[in-house]
Amino acid sequence: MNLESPYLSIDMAQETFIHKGDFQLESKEIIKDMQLSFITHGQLNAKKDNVIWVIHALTGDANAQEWWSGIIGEDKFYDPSKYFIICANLLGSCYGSTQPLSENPVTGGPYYYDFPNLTSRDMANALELLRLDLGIHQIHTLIGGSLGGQVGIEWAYVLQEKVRNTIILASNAKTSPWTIGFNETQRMAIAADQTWGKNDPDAGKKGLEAARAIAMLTYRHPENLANNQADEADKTDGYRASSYLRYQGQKLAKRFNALSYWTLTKTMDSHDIGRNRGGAAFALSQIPSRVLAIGIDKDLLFLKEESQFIANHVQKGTYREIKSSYGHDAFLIEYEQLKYILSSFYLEHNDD
Ligand SMILES: CC(=O)SCCNC(=O)CCNC(=O)[C@H](O)C(C)(C)COP(=O)(O)OP(=O)(O)OC[C@H]1O[C@@H](n2cnc3c(N)ncnc32)[C@H](O)[C@@H]1OP(=O)(O)O
Ligand SMILES: N[C@@H](CCO)C(=O)O
Repeated sequence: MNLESPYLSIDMAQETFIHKGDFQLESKEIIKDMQLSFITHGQLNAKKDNVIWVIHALTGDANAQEWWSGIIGEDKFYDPSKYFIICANLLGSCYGSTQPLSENPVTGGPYYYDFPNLTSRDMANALELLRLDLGIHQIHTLIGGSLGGQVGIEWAYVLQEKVRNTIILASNAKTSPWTIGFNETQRMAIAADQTWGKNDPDAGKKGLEAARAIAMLTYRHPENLANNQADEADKTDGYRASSYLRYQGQKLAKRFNALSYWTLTKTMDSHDIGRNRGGAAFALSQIPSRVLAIGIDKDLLFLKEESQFIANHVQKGTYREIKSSYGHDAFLIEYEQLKYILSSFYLEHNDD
């Protein structure tokens, strides 16, 4: 596929990119015929300089207009009538890209537990292949949060001058032991499910529910639960916080699989932009694009200091902060603050 394809005249399109042949991972393992599902909104302009590339978080998908509805869409901050907006489902995720339930060419059945470990660098390299295939030479803005921010900062390193603005929300340059610890507790919950280890697409489903419940506590701040899940006086059981977390667990388990969740949390653990590049600070200093790092004051998972670290070490860094008792998930929720931060950033740099 290339930019002369007829589908580009359509405002919104879902496509699948297949990289025929070998895709070599950082581990040297190979994924054959690697596949990425992606969605585009809008059209590339004549100067081919209006590309907004969005990278989703841990359980997101390519439909950025849906999960970031306050930021992307007609009359929204990133409007497809002005920009060519693209978002691809990350490699390893279960929304159309190659993942543990995809066919393993060696066995002819799903990979299941033989799916290789992926790094954020592998995910960035996969996006780079898609960019080349689409013939996109210049990215106006690359934007992603959390795991999407980790892949984004990795890709900004690879893209060099091919990206003008890199916007990283609630993320970091190297995953902290704290975050690795939380991911491990979640994988322990999955592994404790007796179905885990079976070659079954539903393996680990109950464990995934528990994993999401644990994760939710890292995506929220105690203040948020105090505001939204407080009980009436004198209760001794049946708390709202309990049903809230159970509900959130069930909600994710209905739409996600435990194998992908395992893969993506392992990817997050191994994220380190400085690996074999002289450390995180040095690697960041090699990124020439403008970088806006947005932290969240009450993020308990990716601390705001981790965003500040990015802004302080890239060549052209800016740090801005969302104030929110939502905690980590604020980047998916606090649209008004986010729009203000984004518009000020483009204004400051006389960019549109
Ligand atoms: C195909 C796809 O869906 S993938 C794309 C969607 N997901 C993503 O991209 C991932 C990023 N998005 C997210 O993580 C989330 O959607 C967020 C952070 C944006 C918002 O989270 P939410 O779960 O909607 O918000 P919140 O924490 O307020 O919970 C509200 C839900 O909990 C339920 N709830 C609230 N309190 C309780 C309680 N005490 N007991 C039981 N349920 C409760 C609400 O009824 C509501 O249910 P609903 O989601 O079915 O409407
Ligand atoms: N709510 C986000 C959390 C990770 O940033 C998700 O489910 O992807």
